[in-house]
Amino acid sequence: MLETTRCFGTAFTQAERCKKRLTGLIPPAVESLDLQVQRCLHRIDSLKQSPLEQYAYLDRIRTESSNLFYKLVMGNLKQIVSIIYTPTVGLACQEFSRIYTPASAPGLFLSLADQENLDLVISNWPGADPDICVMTDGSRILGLGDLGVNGMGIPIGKLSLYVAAGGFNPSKTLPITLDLGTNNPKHLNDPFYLGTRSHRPRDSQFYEFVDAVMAALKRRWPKLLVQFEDFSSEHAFGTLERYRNKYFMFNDDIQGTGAVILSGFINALKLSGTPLKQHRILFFGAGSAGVGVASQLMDHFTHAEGGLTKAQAKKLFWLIDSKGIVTSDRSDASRYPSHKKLFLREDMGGKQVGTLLEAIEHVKPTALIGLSSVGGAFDAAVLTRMGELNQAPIVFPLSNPLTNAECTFEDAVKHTQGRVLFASGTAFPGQEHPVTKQILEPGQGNNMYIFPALGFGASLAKATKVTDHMVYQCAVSLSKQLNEEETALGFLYPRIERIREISGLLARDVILAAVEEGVATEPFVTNLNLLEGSNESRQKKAAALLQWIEHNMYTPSYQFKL
Ligand SMILES: NC(=O)C1=CN([C@@H]2O[C@H](COP(=O)(O)OP(=O)(O)OC[C@H]3O[C@@H](n4cnc5c(N)ncnc54)[C@H](OP(=O)(O)O)[C@@H]3O)[C@@H](O)[C@H]2O)C=CC1
Ligand SMILES: CC(=O)C(=O)O
Ligand SMILES: [Mg+2]
Repeated sequence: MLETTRCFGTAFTQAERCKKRLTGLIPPAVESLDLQVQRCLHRIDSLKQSPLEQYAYLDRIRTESSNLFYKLVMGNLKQIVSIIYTPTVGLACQEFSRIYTPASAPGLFLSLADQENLDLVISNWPGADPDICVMTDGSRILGLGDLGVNGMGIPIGKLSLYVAAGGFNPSKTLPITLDLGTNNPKHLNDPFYLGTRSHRPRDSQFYEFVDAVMAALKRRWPKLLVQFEDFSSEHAFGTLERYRNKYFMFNDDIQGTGAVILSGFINALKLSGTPLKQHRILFFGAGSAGVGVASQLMDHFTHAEGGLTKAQAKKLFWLIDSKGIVTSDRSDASRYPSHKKLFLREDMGGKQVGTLLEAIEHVKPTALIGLSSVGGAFDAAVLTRMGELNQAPIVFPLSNPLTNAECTFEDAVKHTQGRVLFASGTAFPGQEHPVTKQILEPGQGNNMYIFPALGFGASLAKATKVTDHMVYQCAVSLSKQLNEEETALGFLYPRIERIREISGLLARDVILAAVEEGVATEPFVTNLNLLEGSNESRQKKAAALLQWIEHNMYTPSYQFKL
């Protein structure tokens, strides 16, 4: 992101102030970064009645001083993530056109009208050459629908996590929003809306434009990793298939979400005590995230560790969309988009199952995964039935932000008498176990555990592409990162506070996978010959790789040259 040209931070020593001609422009006290962080926390606390004010305050700190911002985020991850990311970022996106100030130059807006001049517009970017960009077209922002250019808050929030959790240098990150209009009348009629006031184009025009953007980005920055985020589901799948072998890119909602849920699911499987073959997994939501997760689970089940054939594995999945279970003989089956066809049930004998409760009765699921954006869909009856059917029901209400989560942790604990194996997209507070009175901590099944490390590892390795194997190894690696305490407490994911330490290990495994696939080109990595030699020597090389990764991670500090 843009480095501030003039920063009036109080960490400058008297000598630095003299040298930079800042004397008199900054209050006299010389303060450590830690003390400045304490001031920020105090301010954030005083704004607790207004999450949007908290967001705006943090956004100002981010644009004014990256060092202070990232010191604050990294030292207080759990608290700050809930403001700069889900849930508050959802509100910030909805209000983006109303809280925008000219001082914030958030990133690049590429409009359809600029299609012929993309090289010029991209060259206007005043920051350093980026290593990573997050790009959205605002068409499906979290579970909030089509927000048009107001979706810019998402690339900004994700990139903050690429820095804080992954280790990218903040000056090498670039948020991009494609301004392709919006089909949301609320924004089209809002006098403050900051995007082009037109409806979204037809598919052919969409792909022509995105093709032009991808080509122009590659011309300008050949090594740039482009993360696609929050595109409507057909375009999410369409762009992934179109670009995955041509450009250095991945789709976070399909692949990142698939990986993070696979990881939590691997740990939930162990805790459930039920053998894999006896699981029945019901997805509530069959969009980019639902099908992305189902595909990643399917790959794992048919992998050596899962040991199932494709046909056996497919039988474990049922997907529900807005019209019921996705079957081969539903009246609209001929119009299914291709991603839904991957998980068609062919054994329903024409039976139409509409409601979630009916589906639960039909499937008798061991696991219920919510990626529908329908807040509260897992109601008391659904949760109670999951508890009756299973000793340890797996319930993952993964939709974001909080208002769209399919259920709360409180309800999941209450209606299953504390037996639930739970993960949600947005964090919920801990709950007391109804019998033992122990405080139960919910898991956070959010792709933020994956994308920072996947991106950092892929970018450091200068991979030519992001392969499925790299994504899969990232997921498996995350599943192995629980420490003793977390394992004893039955966690599905490590504590979020450990994310930076874990990201280093995940990035190492992503790079190893890139080497296995022959797509890593960074000389330091290729010269290590990571796959050669005895076990002991390979372990030593992997340790050297980890050290190199950690050395390359950005950490906030003041460094002035006098
Ligand atoms: N935790 C995490 O890390 C992540 C969470 N998410 C969250 O997942 C949610 C979905 O994202 P995504 O898959 O990209 O969105 P999509 O719009 O692609 O998919 C939504 C799916 O939910 C279905 N649906 C909508 N309403 C209902 C209903 N009343 N009953 C049953 N199914 C319904 C839709 O059906 P139909 O196909 O018929 O329209 C569609 O299949 C979002 O809230 C997003 O925030 C996404 C990525 C990561
Ligand atoms: C987390 C995320 O990517 C989403 O909700 O879309
Ligand atoms: Mg997303």
